[in-house]
Parts: sequence; structure tokens; C-alpha cells
Amino acid sequence: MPFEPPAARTQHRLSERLRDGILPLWQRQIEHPFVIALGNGTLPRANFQFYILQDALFLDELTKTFAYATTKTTDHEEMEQFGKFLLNTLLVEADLHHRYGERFGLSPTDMMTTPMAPTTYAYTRHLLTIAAFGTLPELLTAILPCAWIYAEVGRHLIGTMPPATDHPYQDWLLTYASPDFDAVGTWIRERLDQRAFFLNDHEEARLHEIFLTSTRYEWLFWDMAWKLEEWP
Ligand SMILES: Cc1ncc(CO)c(N)n1
Repeated sequence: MPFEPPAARTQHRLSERLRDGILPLWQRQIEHPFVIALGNGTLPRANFQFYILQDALFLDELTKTFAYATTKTTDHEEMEQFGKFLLNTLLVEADLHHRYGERFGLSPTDMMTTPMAPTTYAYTRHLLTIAAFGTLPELLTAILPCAWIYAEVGRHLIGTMPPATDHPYQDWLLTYASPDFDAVGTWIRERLDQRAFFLNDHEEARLHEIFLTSTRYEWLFWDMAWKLEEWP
């Protein structure tokens, strides 16, 4: 980055202010019955299957937000990182989904033709709207909960109960508990925190609103798969 924020502001990082502002909702992610059941392996297969199908659709749209991100910066290191995130989302996570798809007898066509459930649709519209029309700090804020919450959930679940080798969702747990995945959230937080110094109060208030909305959708995503959400 060509600029350095003054030391005084770095003591109160924006990313921490964003999360501290909504701590109870943050905490409720790891307490959601879907997450608990995913961690201890009791999650019914139907719910996991529903989740995996919806998540494959979600990740396709998340991939596109990284493409938009490259258009909002001239910093080569950032452009390179967004390109890597784009490819990783497409390849690493898609691989996880395809392995689960195979295990559950879901073909790539099944995975492609499943319609988005209401929450997947709403969450991805939220992300894409900000990706298309927002600033880079707004985009980083919108995608931060998805990287940060999954790393925390993965770490929490592996930490409280290391999965046995026959745990049905072991691959999922190991993917999100990995240091590689954690690094995604860390990088996004650092970039956002560096830019925070240049934001006025109004702009920062907007980021709090975006962060809250994305965090709410993260909770709703678990809830959608727990309840097998349907359109009316
Ligand atoms: C809904 C959702 N949020 C975050 C992640 C992590 O990439 C994911 N795979 N799915």
C-alpha cells in the first residue's frame, strides 16, 4: 500500500469496531443448531445436502464479487490478491462441494440446476449490489463476515471437538479451520483497516450497516439450511 495510517488510529481498528458493534449476533453464529450439529456430526444428511447445493450457488456469486473488486483498485498487490481469491473460491471450495456432491449422488448438473432458496438469493443480491455500485471499503466490508465467520466457526468446532476420521463432515471442518482460509479474512481486515483512516463518519456508519447485513445473512444461511427454506 502506498499510504500508512497514523499510529493513533491503528489502535482502534475498524474491523474490530465493526465486530464489537454486533458481538451478540456474532456469538449466535456458533450457537446455531445447524452449526452445532455440523460440528458434532449429527446434522442430518438432507440438511447438509441442502446446504452444499445452496452454498455452491452462493460461491459462484461470491467469485464475481472478487472480479468486481479488481476494478476498484489500482494497487497491483490488491489486484493480484483478488484474482487469487477469485480462483480459490472457484477451485478450492468448488472441489469440496463436488466431493460432497459425489458422495451424496449429486451430479454437477443437479448442482447447477438447483434454484436459489430465498436467503441465498437475498444474500447474493446484497453482495452483488455492493460489488457493482459500492466503493472498495464497502465491498471489503460486505465480504468480510463470510471469510471471518467461517474461519471462526471452523476453528471453534475443531477446537471443541477434533473430528474423528469417520466424521461425515470432516472435509468441511478441515477446510474452514485451515490457516489458509483464516488468511483470507486476515488479509481483508488488514486492507479495510488501512483504508479506514480516510473515511468520514458517514462513510463509516454505512460500513457498520453493511457489516450487520452480511452478518445477519450469514446467520440466516445456517438457518435456511436447518429449516430447508422454501419459496412460497
Ligand atoms: C454462506 C457462506 N458464507 C461464507 C463461506 C465461506 O467462503 C461460504 N462457503 N458460504
